[in-house]
Formats: sequence, C-alpha cells, structure tokens
Amino acid sequence: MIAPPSSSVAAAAAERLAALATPPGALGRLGDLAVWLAATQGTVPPPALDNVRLVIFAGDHGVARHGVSAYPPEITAAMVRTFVSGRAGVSALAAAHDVSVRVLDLGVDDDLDGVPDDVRRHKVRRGSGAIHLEDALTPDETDRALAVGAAVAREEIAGGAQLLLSGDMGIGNTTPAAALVAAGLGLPAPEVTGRGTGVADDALAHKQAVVQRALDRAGGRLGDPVDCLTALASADLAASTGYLLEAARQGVPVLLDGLMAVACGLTADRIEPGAAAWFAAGHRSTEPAQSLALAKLGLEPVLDLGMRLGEGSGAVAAVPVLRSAVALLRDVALLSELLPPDAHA
Ligand SMILES: Cc1cc2ncn([C@H]3O[C@H](COP(=O)(O)O)[C@@H](O)[C@H]3O)c2cc1C
Ligand SMILES: O=C(O)c1cccnc1
Repeated sequence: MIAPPSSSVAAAAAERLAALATPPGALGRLGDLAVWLAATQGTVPPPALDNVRLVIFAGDHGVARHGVSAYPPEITAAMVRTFVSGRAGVSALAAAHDVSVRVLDLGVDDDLDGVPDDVRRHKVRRGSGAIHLEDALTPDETDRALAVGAAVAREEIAGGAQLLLSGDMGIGNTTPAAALVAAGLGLPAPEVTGRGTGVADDALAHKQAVVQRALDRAGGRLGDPVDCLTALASADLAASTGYLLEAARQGVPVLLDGLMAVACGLTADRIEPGAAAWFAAGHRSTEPAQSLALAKLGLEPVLDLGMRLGEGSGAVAAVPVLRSAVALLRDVALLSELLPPDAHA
C-alpha cells in the first residue's frame, strides 16, 4: 500500500482556500486541484510548478501488423525522430508551457541510427509480441522494463521534477492498452475497444476480436497485474507503469494523459494499491477504456477537448490549469486582510 499525500497539509490548504478573498467554492475544481497539489508538495501554499517533466515511452507492437491501426508501424520510429527534433504535436505544447520532454526507446522495431544515446540505451527488445497470438514479453523483460521506468522516474525526480507526466508513442498501442483496462476492470473487449488513430467500423470489429482473443489467451493471468503486462502489454507500457509506480512511491505527483497513461496508471494502482492518490487526470480522451479506467480510479479529467493524440499531449495541455490553481492558493489575499477585524460577518 502506497501512503497517500499528506492529509494534514491537505487540511491546511483547504483552510487557506476557505479563507481566501473569494466566495466559498468560487474557484470550483481549481480549488480542489490546489489542495491536492499542496498535499503532494507537502507545503501550503504549494510552490510554483517551475519544473514539470514529460517522459515519452516509445515502442512497437506486434499486433500493429494485424489490422488494428489506421497507420503503419513505421510511423513509430519516424515520430521518435520527430520528438527529438522538437516538431511533434506534444513538442509544440511543451514548448508553449515550459515542460521538458525526454523520449525513450523501450521497444521500437528500428535501430534509430543517429538518434541520441539517451533515447536508444533503454531498449528492452525490438517490438513486442502480437498479443492475440503470443505473450508481449517474457517475464524477465517485464521486470526489466518496470525497472527501467522506475529508474527513469528517480532520475527525473533527482533532476528536480515537481510534477511528472508520461507520454506514449507506438503504432497499435491502443490495442494492448484497451486489453490492460479490460483485465483491470473485468470487462469484455467490446466495452473497452475504441478507434485509436481512427479505424473504420469493420476494422473496429476486428480490433475488438483481437482484444478478446488476447484476453482469452491470457486466461487465468488476468488477475495478476504484472502477468497482465507480460501477456497483454509491451516494453514501453511496462516501463511507463514502472515510472508511474515509482513516482507514487517517491511521493511525486503525476498528471496522466490519454488511454495509454491511464491504462498504465490503473495497472500501477493494481500492483501497489494507493498509487492513484498521486495521480491527476489531464484530459478525457475519446477512447472508452480511458474514461472507464478514470472512473475506476476516481479521477475527474481537468480538460475535455475531444483530443486523441497521445504523446502526453492532453497532460501537457492541462499544465497551465494546474499552475493557475497554484497561483490562486499562493497569491490571492485572505478575506481577513481586506477588512478590519471587527467587520467580519
Ligand atoms: C502521425 C501519428 C502521430 C502520433 N502521435 C501519437 N499517436 C498515437 O497513435 C497511436 C495509437 O493509435 P493506434 O492504436 O490506432 O495505432 C500511438 O502511436 C499514439 O501515441 C500518433 C499516431 C500517428 C499516426
Ligand atoms: O487516448 C489517447 O491518448 C490516444 C487515443 C488514440 C490514439 N492515440 C492516443
């Protein structure tokens, strides 16, 4: 069981919120976020969020060669190069909101020649198994990927991260992510499977069948979250899970993104219950499994913009809202400062 953010700091933050020169409740969810951020940072008011870091976990998925995505797997390596050159969707958002971006290859099916060593040196394997036919990983690869993710979280925390974000890149990855959510929630494939990059109706029906075959193949292992990573996930999703788990263990808050981040967050909370108390949800994705998993974790998304990009983009887009919450709890006067002591109602 992972210890939750400090309840005494949360109480002190709620007291300050109630004393601000605003009507009670007038800040809506910004007030709730400010209290949560204060509790996770351990101080009232919380510090300005100057050090926000995104790590993108990249990898290929054997299932992507089986008609589950609207795009070919070669896009994965091409997008890793695009993150490195700072020209992806999430790069634009991160630059606009002063969020650092680090991309790591856990399982891209390409050598990524010429890409910086920090990106390449975390590779666990080239491509993960096609989950409807075989396990994604060996148990040893799962353990290694979890350990890589945890080590990366510790590195980012040692670098001063006040808030961590995780992003994903891997054509086909909405299929294993949906399977992880189905396993965690005990739901059948049709309820969790979405269109990902935008597959048409016939491909969606096929994708549902693929997810169901993967769940049936995993069988008795669905109750064990680490076994689920081995059977149903991938090196990149296992590493992302290890990263989220370690952030929670270290008491550093995480802003989750879309389906992949939330599927990994759900898996992290299954591995060590209580992890989700350190997570907030950046946005609501169009993928049904993401909303189902958020509901299970008790997380209400900050934004609901119809986004379905991944890469960490929905989390980065929500960072200014979290900074707004902090600014209010830090910088607004107290009602008691406005009025002489005997003028209170
Ligand atoms: C150009 C491009 C950039 C992306 N950036 C993130 N994704 C997103 O789409 C993929 C998941 O959807 P599916 O399971 O349908 O393949 C992942 O790579 C995810 O990060 C992208 C997809 C494409 C095509
Ligand atoms: O939920 C997401 O983040 C998502 C959805 C579709 C495709 N890529 C990512």
